[in-house]
Amino acid sequence: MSVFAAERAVAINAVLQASKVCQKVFKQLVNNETITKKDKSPVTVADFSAQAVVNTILYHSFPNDPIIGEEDTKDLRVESGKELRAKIHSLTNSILDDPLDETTLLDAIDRGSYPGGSQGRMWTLDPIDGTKGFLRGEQFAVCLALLVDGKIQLGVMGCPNLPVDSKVPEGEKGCLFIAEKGQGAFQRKFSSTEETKIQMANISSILEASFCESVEAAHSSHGDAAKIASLLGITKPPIRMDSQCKYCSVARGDADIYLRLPTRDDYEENIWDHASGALLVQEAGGIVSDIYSKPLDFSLGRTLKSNKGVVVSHSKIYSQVIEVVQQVLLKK
Ligand SMILES: Nc1ncnc2c1ncn2[C@@H]1O[C@H](COP(=O)(O)O)[C@@H](O)[C@H]1OP(=O)(O)O
Ligand SMILES: [Mg+2]
Ligand SMILES: [Mg+2]
Ligand SMILES: [Mg+2]
Repeated sequence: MSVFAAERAVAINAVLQASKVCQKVFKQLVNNETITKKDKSPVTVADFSAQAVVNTILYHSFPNDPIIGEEDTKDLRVESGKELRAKIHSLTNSILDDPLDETTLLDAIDRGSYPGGSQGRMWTLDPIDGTKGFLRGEQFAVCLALLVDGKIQLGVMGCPNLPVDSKVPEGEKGCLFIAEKGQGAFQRKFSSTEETKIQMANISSILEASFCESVEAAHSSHGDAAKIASLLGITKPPIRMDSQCKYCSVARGDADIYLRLPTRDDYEENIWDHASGALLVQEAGGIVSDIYSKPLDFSLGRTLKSNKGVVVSHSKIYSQVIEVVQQVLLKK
């Protein structure tokens, strides 16, 4: 029985509303609505607005729950952010039932500043995971997860550009993925409330496996992945896509392995880039670890500071995969 039925329903609504924001913006997006953050990553009016929408909906139902969200309003509160701020304001109010004034809007975004940790309830949000994919009109995801005492209990992801059926890539798009710990993994279309249980593919041999990885070679080493695939005898070409849609694809059996292989020593993965996806895959029969085969530790703050990279596979082939990952990465 669901322990977090109320949270599940609120999270689904929040992710669907935020997905609507993103779809609306994409239709109107022009280049000057992208700003570059200190870490050189892009952020758009949609990232801010989606965070405002989710944080406002969460606050309405769970006012005491802290949120670890990716975005903050530093660049919006200054004079040069005035125009962007106004666009975010009108966009957010076009989605929410009750309009917010500008100060309340900025404060709603900044409710995502929680430092995280090992104690208590908290949500983690990536309002747009895969902003580069979003800007290209490719894959991106709105990702929300609930953590209790550092463990993921609930994950909801909205993937507006993901085909409902991967075998029909030009067919209907827009999928919602839902996982609650111990309750399985589910998919539904944006256009329906009917949920379907999903499972990883039951492959009989690793030779049949396919793997997915980032589009951006700066986020995951394509070269190391190719070496690993070749040593495992995998012949299918990698499936490249942005965002946690990779976790969703693996969870529903479109691919069998997801490799995220470090490209630099100093990068710490953010918890919002993995929390909902990791739970989804685990609930669909997969194993998620880092390259040292350590479980991802979400209890240490805003980043996975004790982990390096991510390795995801069906539990049946995990030991083979991690052995070769370590052979390639650790014995260089
Ligand atoms: N060097 C890096 N290694 C791994 N992930 C990164 C790196 N730089 C940025 N990212 C993050 O990867 C995520 C997208 O991953 P993917 O390639 O799977 O779509 C983004 O959330 C992005 O963070 P940010 O949101 O700060 O840009
Ligand atoms: Mg970003
Ligand atoms: Mg992200
Ligand atoms: Mg993001």
